[in-house]
Amino acid sequence: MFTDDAHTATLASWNASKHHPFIQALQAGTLPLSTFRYYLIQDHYYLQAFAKVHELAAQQTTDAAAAAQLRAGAQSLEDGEVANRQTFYRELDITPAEIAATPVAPTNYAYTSHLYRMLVTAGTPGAIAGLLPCYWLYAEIGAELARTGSPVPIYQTWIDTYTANDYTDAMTAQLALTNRVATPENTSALLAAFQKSSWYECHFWQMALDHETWQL
Ligand SMILES: Cc1ncc(C[n+]2csc(CCO)c2C)c(N)n1
Repeated sequence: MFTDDAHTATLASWNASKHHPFIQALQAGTLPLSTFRYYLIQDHYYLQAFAKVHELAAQQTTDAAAAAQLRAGAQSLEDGEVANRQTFYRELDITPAEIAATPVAPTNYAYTSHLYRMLVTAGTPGAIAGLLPCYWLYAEIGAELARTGSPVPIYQTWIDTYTANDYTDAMTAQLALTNRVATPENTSALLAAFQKSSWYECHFWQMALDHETWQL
């Protein structure tokens, strides 16, 4: 099955994400709030691009069931993560003005550009494979973090987002969709899309720790 092979091929970068200093600090409760704020503001941009790629992929495909699933994925994002984020923004005093005034960071720009690129070069199946690590890796990270939890309530709420049933249902549906659109002809393109997204996921944590900017 495509997703088994993809999981095996990305074990090293998934482990690097799971044990990334950002994740360790979030769990220990030592992650500076300024770093979490940075992550949330950048992730706002990411989530918008993520929803947009779902919508474009749904428009591009002639596979009605895939389009419906992509639109359901975008909806579950709105109902879950995006709704949760409003609470975070309020608690950390992140305003729409601050979000609008913050430039997208290089790694975030590259990751989201990769997702759009997959749509252009590998079609809807390529985009679906590129989007999958986002659902799946966060579910695995959430499940690991949930075992001990975080002493900081806002970090615990973040963890809870990725263990909620609605979220894991969306992830399971996305896994099934990816396997459905994978064919012997597109497997290597889909695997490359999945691997690059996995690499970017790991670098997204580092981007937040570094408060990465375009400054040279
Ligand atoms: C860089 C980055 N990667 C993955 C996620 C997690 N995520 C984003 S959309 C979505 C699907 C349904 O909510 C999931 C799990 C994130 N927030 N930021």
